Amino acid sequence: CAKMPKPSQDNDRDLTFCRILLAELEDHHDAWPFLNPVNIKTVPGYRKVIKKPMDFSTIREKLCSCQYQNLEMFIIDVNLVFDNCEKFNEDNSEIGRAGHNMRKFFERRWTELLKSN
Ligand SMILES: Oc1ccc2c(c1)N[C@H](O)CC2
Repeated sequence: CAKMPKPSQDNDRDLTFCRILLAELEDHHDAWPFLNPVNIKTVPGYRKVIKKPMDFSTIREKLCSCQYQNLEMFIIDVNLVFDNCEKFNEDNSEIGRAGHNMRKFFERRWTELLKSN
């Protein structure tokens, strides 16, 4: 049959999960490197190396302006934050370790949230 639009309760659930997850990411002790966009004018190499910059404040703006179709699109942007971090930072550095910690936290939390449903 014709592809039916997702029932609104699924969209509501996804939106609630994005709000919960983003709030927890923003409040995390190791969130500081990821809260705001990297200043590509002052960080040598960043503009050339990182093709798609992303940060939690940009994700917050996108979430608040209905730019995420679903939970999957939100997770893609969060993972982009951590992938950019791995690309630009040594694993054995303050920011590198923060990125690995945050990714582990995020993976565990969205898995827990989805299991709860
Ligand atoms: O030493 C530095 C100085 C600036 C930054 C980083 C490391 N890593 C961030 O990913 C991007 C900004």
